Amino acid sequence: MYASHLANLHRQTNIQEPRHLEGSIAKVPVGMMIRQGFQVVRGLHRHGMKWSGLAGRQPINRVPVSQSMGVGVRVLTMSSWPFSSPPRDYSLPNDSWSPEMRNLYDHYNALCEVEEEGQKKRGPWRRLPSYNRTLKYATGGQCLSKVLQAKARLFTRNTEEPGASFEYVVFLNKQEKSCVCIFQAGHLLEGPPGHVHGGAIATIIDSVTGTIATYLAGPVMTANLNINYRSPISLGSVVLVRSALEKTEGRKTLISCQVTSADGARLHTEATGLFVAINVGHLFGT
Ligand SMILES: CCCCCCCCCCCCCCCC(=O)SCCNC(=O)CCNC(=O)[C@H](O)C(C)(C)COP(=O)(O)OP(=O)(O)OC[C@H]1O[C@@H](n2cnc3c(N)ncnc32)[C@H](O)[C@@H]1OP(=O)(O)O
Repeated sequence: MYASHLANLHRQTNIQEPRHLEGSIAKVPVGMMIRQGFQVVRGLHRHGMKWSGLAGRQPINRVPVSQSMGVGVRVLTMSSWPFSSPPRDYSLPNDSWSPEMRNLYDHYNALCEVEEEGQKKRGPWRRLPSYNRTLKYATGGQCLSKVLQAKARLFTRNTEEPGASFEYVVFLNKQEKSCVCIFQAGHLLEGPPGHVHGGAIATIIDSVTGTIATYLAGPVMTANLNINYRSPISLGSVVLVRSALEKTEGRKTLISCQVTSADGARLHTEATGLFVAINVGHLFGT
């Protein structure tokens, strides 16, 4: 129902645009955009839908989930729009990745689920796609940004220059309820000379812990981040950000996190994050 509502929305408003016009609002009257933005959010809210970027671009599929949270939410995954270009997945390798980053990516990629002779062999790891709008996780990367704050970009994906700021890819281990992020810190993230800014480290920790909390509990917001910086991270280096579920308690999900050197020998940062499950309407005052 929600999918057909969105498909109608797109047909009615003709909001499909070539990629280079992404972010443009010229074609859609502002009043209509606001109205439709609220319709989208109300739709999500009313149907108790939970976003699932993990499913990527798959047919619509609703299944009961989140027993751990004790709430009756359903997963919404959405088929790809037939009328737009493929979305950019920011967590795929690009030329700015160092050989070390590429090797680590290849290592975890080799441990991911694969399809052989038509059979899906489920490996414990799964690479998560990454987009430049959080809303795109609801659609497997397709663009809802025409209707809600068109110029907004996910903080960690807000530059088009590969390697300049956050280069990262997250692999999720469903069995262990943990994930590992391979993170290469670009030159725009300088804090102390030659080293990564503490706020940038907090940002990647928030993103990684927030991602696994979202996977486990649906839409959440960070309520508390507790960070201990143990040793500085050199600009341009590659580190591992490992996160795992510590516990869930009602609407609360507690996630632990360690940032280490790529070989695991040096601890850079330790953190915990508390995430509270929200209704999407919480973000829009409904
Ligand atoms: C499918 C997935 C694929 C992956 C797909 C990923 C997509 C995505 C990727 C990007 C990932 C980015 C991740 C960034 C995430 C942000 O950066 S979020 C932005 C920063 N955070 C905020 O702005 C939050 C601001 N705060 C708030 O809105 C509200 O305070 C909150 C957090 C929603 C909680 O408010 P509330 O809903 O009214 O809940 P409230 O009743 O106050 O508290 C509920 C419980 O939590 C406790 N609590 C609340 N706050 C605290 C606190 N600070 N300390 C301790 N306890 C607390 C309360 O004591 C209460 O406990 P109990 O009494 O139930 O035991």
